Amino acid sequence: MLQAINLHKRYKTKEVVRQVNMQLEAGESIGLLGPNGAGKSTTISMLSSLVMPTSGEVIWNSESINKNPESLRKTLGVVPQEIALYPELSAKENLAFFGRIYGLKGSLLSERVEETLQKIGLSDRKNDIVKTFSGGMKRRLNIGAALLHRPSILIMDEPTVGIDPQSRAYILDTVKQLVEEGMTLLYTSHYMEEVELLCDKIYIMDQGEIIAFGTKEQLKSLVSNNQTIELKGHLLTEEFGEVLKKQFPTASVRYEEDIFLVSMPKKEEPLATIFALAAENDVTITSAIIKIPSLEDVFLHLTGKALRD
Ligand SMILES: Nc1ncnc2c1ncn2[C@@H]1O[C@H](COP(=O)(O)OP(=O)(O)OP(=O)(O)O)[C@@H](O)[C@H]1O
Repeated sequence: MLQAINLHKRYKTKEVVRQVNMQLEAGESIGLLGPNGAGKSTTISMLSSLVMPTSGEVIWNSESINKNPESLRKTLGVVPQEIALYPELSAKENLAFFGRIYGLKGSLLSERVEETLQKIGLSDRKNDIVKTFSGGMKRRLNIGAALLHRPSILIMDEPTVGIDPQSRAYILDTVKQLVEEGMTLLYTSHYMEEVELLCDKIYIMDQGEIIAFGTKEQLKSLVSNNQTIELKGHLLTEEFGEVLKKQFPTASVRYEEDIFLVSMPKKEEPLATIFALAAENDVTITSAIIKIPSLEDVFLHLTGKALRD
């Protein structure tokens, strides 16, 4: 129903989106996963007719959106990354403002504002002015602003960035419920666990290009011949990473806070060798766990770098 065909976007000499093909069918929930700067926001801005592609086309119900962007905009709810609210107005007044932009008025507008406040869990704070809200509450209201006209497709650009864990959980629950009620969703994130939770199909994007697409299971099967060993201990340094790479030339090594992750083909049986190399290099390993593949591993496998670099 919504389709991107060979989208490219160039800013001056820099091509920030290249050859993007995507398809979104009614009722599907699609994730667009990629690190910061991958080109996710630019892609969804083109899909929502907010940014013109340098070349390529967006097709909505068999018609190019260039011809009739209004028909698409009426059915889309777009939640931008930046919060766009009036801090001096109450939650209710903010929603009423956005509702009027969508052409709602009178009792229908009041009804939709109440319905939306309920959906985003802010009914009890509806008369408070927004500048008194926490970051998470502002995000919820930002999501509400995109729901007032009851869109059939919701496009969300990293809606949980920079908020506390409790608000994040609340937002994820709300989005999950919307999907269960039949909302078609396009959700961008650099948190693979959010995309895993909410989305049936996932596009992985890096450096302006879609590098993989499939269900979680299909994507994970790309790395099923791989294993990731999670090491904790003392003096697990880059030098030790180099020692491991020398011993296991097919391995890739990365850090996540104090955890050291080594990925390599399953056919290797590396633990005894890793412990021996650790002893030789005065490294103490306190725990070693072989992990089940995640989308993070898929990304590492495809690009050679961590999703959260
Ligand atoms: N208006 C613009 N002019 C010039 N460069 C731009 C513009 N908009 C985006 N870019 C560049 O395009 C690249 C992709 O940006 P985009 O915001 O689409 O990525 P993203 O995956 O959404 O990342 P983030 O999560 O950081 O927003 C970045 O290098 C960015 O600096």
